[in-house]
Amino acid sequence: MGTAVIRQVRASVVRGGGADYHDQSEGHWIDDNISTPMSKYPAYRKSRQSFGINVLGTVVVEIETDGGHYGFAVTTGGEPAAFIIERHLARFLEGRKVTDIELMWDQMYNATLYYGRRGIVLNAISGVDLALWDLLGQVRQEPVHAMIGGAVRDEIRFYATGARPDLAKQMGFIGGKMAVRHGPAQGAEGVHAELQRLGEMRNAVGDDFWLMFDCWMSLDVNYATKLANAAHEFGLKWIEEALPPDDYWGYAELKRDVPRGMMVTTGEHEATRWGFRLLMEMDCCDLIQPDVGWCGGLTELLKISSLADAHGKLVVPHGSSVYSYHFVCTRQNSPFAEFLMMAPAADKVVPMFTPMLEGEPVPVDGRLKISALDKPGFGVKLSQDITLERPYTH
Ligand SMILES: C[C@H](O)[C@H](O)CC(=O)C(=O)O
Ligand SMILES: [Mg+2]
Repeated sequence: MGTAVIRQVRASVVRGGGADYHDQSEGHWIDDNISTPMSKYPAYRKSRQSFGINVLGTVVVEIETDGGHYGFAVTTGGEPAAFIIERHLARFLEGRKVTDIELMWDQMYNATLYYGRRGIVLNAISGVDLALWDLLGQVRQEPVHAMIGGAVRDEIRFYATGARPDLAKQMGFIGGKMAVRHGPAQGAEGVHAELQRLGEMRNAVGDDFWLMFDCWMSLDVNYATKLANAAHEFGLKWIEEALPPDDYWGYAELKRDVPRGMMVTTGEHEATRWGFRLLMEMDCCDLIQPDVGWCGGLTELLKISSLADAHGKLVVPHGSSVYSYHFVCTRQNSPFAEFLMMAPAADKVVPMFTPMLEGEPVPVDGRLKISALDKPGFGVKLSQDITLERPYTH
């Protein structure tokens, strides 16, 4: 095992399906009627596809060793990420031992600092990092969770993100998170409409089921503070990503002004230990939500998570299916996980990365037994039904 050496790195793109920033069919709840930073422009209000949420699509990273072992991962980033991986990052992997993950991460990050630090470059680094962990698991014949400390509980409990918390409750989830549909452009009427929907959901699910709002970076401090305070009456558990990710000052103000007991959450568009350090040192939130496919991969998420632990913050990663599950089950400060309802009407459980992965586990009755993750690497295969295109080679 110690001698397994990386022979080749490949980056491909695939269209259709995937999670929230990939290609979904028309009328999917995850694209339509969601408040976004573009909602102030009426022409871009109806659907997130109108301003190009799916423009990047998926990138698939595949890594092979000279001994025939194979690891892979999928994330967002499409063709630009494929270019960065093939033409820039691959050089830091090929010829290296599969165990040199920390060194490879450091070289990828430092070599791209002059144009990277966040966004697509970090998506690309994350995809490579996840593929490296999958590969190491294949070489060692061990699940990723076992390589990062082992599970601290027997099962993962999930809340669901989707348009139908009422149905999520029937499906056994512990809570439901809805995307808000209105923002500052709709003023008081917007707040009123959100409260009405929240109130209806509260009536449908009863007092004990968690309800949360996801604002996808679309509010301002004033609107978010009003919404959070008014929503307290309906037991809103948290207000998520209320502000643009660069507004650390706004988050700190919001956190000071929400009702006691309501959490402020954010971080799915933040990256690296340095970005999260800022969120924590400025006391911007109670719970952070890094996406392991965007924040720098699992190698970086482990560092972010330790930092969060020392600051008394919970870490509940954004989406990301198996890439999150292998992490969540190993951390005391990650007591539950998110499940993104990728069925167009959020009315049934379908694998989050449909149709990319084979063997992608899903919660049953809102839970996933850790034994479902006891397979080498991340425990999934690339589906035979998708068409990979490799736009660049090196
Ligand atoms: C539904 C949200 O706008 C987004 O696509 C998903 C998200 O932010 C989350 O799951 O959290
Ligand atoms: Mg979110």
